[in-house]
Amino acid sequence: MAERQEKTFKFVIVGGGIAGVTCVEQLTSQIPSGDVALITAGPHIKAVTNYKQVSKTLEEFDVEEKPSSVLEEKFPNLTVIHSAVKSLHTETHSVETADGRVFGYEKLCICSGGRPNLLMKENPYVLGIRDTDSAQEFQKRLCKAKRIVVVGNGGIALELVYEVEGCEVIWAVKDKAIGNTFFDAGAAQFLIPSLEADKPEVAAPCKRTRYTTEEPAPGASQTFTPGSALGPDWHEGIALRGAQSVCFLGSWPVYIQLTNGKTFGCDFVVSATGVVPNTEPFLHGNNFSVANDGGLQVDDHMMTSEPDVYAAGDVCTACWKHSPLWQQMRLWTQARQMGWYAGRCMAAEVLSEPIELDFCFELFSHITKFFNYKVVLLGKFNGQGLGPDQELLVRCTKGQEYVKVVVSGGRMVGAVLIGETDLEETFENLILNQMDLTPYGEELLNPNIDIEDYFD
Ligand SMILES: Cc1cc2nc3c(=O)[nH]c(=O)nc-3n(C[C@H](O)[C@H](O)[C@H](O)COP(=O)(O)OP(=O)(O)OC[C@H]3O[C@@H](n4cnc5c(N)ncnc54)[C@H](O)[C@@H]3O)c2cc1C
Ligand SMILES: NC(=O)C1=CN([C@@H]2O[C@H](COP(=O)(O)OP(=O)(O)OC[C@H]3O[C@@H](n4cnc5c(N)ncnc54)[C@H](OP(=O)(O)O)[C@@H]3O)[C@@H](O)[C@H]2O)C=CC1
Repeated sequence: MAERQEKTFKFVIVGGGIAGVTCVEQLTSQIPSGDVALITAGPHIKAVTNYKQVSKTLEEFDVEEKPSSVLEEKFPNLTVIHSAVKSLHTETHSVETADGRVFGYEKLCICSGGRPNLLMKENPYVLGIRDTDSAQEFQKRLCKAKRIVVVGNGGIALELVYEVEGCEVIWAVKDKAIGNTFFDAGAAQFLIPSLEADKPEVAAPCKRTRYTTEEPAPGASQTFTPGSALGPDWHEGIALRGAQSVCFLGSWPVYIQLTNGKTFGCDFVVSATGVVPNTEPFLHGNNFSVANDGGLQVDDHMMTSEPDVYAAGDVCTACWKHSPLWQQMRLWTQARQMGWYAGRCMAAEVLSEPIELDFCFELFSHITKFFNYKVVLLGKFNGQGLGPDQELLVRCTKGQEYVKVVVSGGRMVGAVLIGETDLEETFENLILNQMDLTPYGEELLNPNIDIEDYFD
């Protein structure tokens, strides 16, 4: 192995997604003299643009796919290697790439993301959506499709059932309400009418969404070559339009049987059933501690259980003692924050500087858009882990806004804000300062009170 080693880098980062690229940016700016290698399987890298800190913890940004030369031009101490890592040898501190090259590292950060947790492996009629290639494949098949079945009830399913036009969409949901990873039943109820309504800009010409409420049948997967995950507004650049006319008789390319006993024929099935961390090439021959969700366990310095190996983004599982108001979700924002913090930790270690867990891990916060509504999630927005010790305050104006506050022991611990509520900053402050809100009771959500003045 040692003879074949081309070069030893001070830092090697694996993965050109948002976690890896942010880590590289952080490292190269903190230690401009240290040589850094970014090894990535895909031809492009993902870069954060138009970054905006909305409040103390809320952030918004766009994500652009760029050629890696953009990074190399910006950081002269960076070398980008386009090949997948095939194996990792933590004892010799080296990685081997698919094209047979071997590189040494002093510190390594694994940012290899995740892949779709496909329901039915190796079934050509079952698609997952993860990266540009899989989104293009989806679009290609959709334009010929008359009916698709979407399985799953998280972020991707929510986006698809709203965005797809000109094709019948059967949405197989095992829960009682839609969007279980983001919403409770109340918020789901608020959003449902948007599915039936015409979209604001272009009216959906032929959208028929049917709901089922049982689990899907087990089955088969699409082969996966890893590229960076898509992100905010991934569907905006591509037409998600089907073949329009529906043929109710005749045969379908594939049939899916659900646990409610119903069978549906369709052109293909989208398995929007979560992600599995991309750990395979790194595990063999090493001693990583792996979490129950399959992620590489990392501590509060983003270190795995192997010496000098860090991990960030979708591939890792945060195993430090979390702040009572934070939880990990495999999101764009957390990939950026973890990549940035991992870079800082690696630099701090080399420079022998102390470093504390970053403030962004104090409070969970996420801004996104579903069904064309702005959605802000804060803290324990669904009362995660609180048990019966929680009280919910809800304010809802149909078609306009849905505001839910989770209160525990008189303190605000979470919130869901749908629509242009303008409450995010005030609520974030109330959650962070853990003020006793008992005296305010339900007045907290009284629309006739300007809550900002109230707490000034
Ligand atoms: C359709 C879709 C929509 C989404 N929408 C949102 C959203 O609106 N908001 C949000 O917050 N999040 C969203 N997400 C989630 C978000 O995209 C991910 O959480 C985030 O991209 C994870 O970043 P990452 O850098 O950890 O991994 P990835 O972006 O998956 O990047 C992993 C990188 O590692 C490389 N790689 C993998 N294996 C190897 C290997 N063996 N050797 C070398 N390189 C390797 C890949 O090529 C890739 O460059 C969405 C995800 C999807 C799929
Ligand atoms: N706007 C945003 O913020 C967006 C974020 N994303 C992120 O991208 C990633 C991928 O999205 P997605 O695939 O939707 O993942 P999610 O984790 O959001 O949702 C997965 C869904 O699939 C369900 N599921 C899991 N296994 C099965 C099964 N065997 N049968 C039926 N249902 C199942 C889950 O239910 P259960 O929870 O009960 O297991 C859950 O409803 C996620 O990390 C997501 O957060 C994606 C799109 C938009």
